[in-house]
Amino acid sequence: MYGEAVALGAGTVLNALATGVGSAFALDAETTAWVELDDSGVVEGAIAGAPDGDTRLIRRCVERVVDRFGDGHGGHVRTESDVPMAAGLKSSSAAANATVLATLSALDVPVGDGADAVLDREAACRIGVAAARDAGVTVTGAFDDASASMLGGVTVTDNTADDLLAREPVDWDALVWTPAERALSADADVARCERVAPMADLVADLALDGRYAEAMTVNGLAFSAALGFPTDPAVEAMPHAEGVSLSGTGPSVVAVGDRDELERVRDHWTQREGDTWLTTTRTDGARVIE
Ligand SMILES: Nc1ncnc2c1ncn2[C@@H]1O[C@H](COP(=O)(O)OP(=O)(O)O)[C@@H](O)[C@H]1O
Ligand SMILES: O=C(O)C1=C[C@@H](OP(=O)(O)O)[C@@H](O)[C@H](O)C1
Repeated sequence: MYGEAVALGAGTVLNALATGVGSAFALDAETTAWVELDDSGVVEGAIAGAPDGDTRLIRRCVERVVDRFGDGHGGHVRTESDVPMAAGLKSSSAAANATVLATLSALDVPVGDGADAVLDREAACRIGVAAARDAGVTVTGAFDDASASMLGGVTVTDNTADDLLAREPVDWDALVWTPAERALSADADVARCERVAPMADLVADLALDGRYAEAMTVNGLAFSAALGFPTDPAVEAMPHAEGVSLSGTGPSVVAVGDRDELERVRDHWTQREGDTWLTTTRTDGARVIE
């Protein structure tokens, strides 16, 4: 009983830590999960390149799928990822979505919009969100990030009700800067984020109006200030990018817009320590590998 699936990392339009409403867009950065189920009743996990990595999330994803669709199975889950962990680029959502889809595949449960499908990808995504809450790796459940990773494009969600408010395909080039430091979402200063709630409401209005790029720039200024991250990378990008923001609870910064213009931003950002890379948005989302 074997399954394999891929899900995507994402960047932030609106951080949900202020009001519970959030927005994110899928990036071309993939996490793959391999799941092998057996009759042991115990789930073990491993993360490629991180022998001491916290596997609670992916083990809990397997357990939740097995509880609903399996028969007391245990087994083994392993992930391998292009998405740096705890850098604001939604590694947890990508790992959860890939693991949920791989486990469903191992149990031969069809997912999607087809006539034989038992659940659609949005429902599969909610299983990963529940597992993230169980594992304590999230503040709001992060349905914003999880839905972007699972469905592709940009999504706007209300994480207090796991409600999908909007979803649109977006076709942008994106520039990502990831410094070496790491910031676990679960350790974020939520009270500081709540202080910028009026700005978060404005960002939500802009996003629901389809003005995603401007929305993310306002988000970046507000949440960089709230969480104590520098705004210099955003100010360097603003003359060239359509939008730029601190992603999630940081420390990564993502700019979107025209490739030629983003290459000019790259000239600034590569002078900083850390990794800077050009990528694109993705509209296809997560998938099972048959
Ligand atoms: N590739 C992965 N495989 C398994 N678990 C992962 C993976 N990536 C992230 N996680 C889980 O998610 C946690 C990080 O979540 P979080 O702080 O929200 O970072 P991010 O913003 O990248 O989602 C990790 O401590 C780990 O529990
Ligand atoms: O844990 C959470 O509830 C969230 C964490 C943040 O993302 P990161 O995990 O990328 O820091 C934030 O952007 C998101 O809207 C909600």
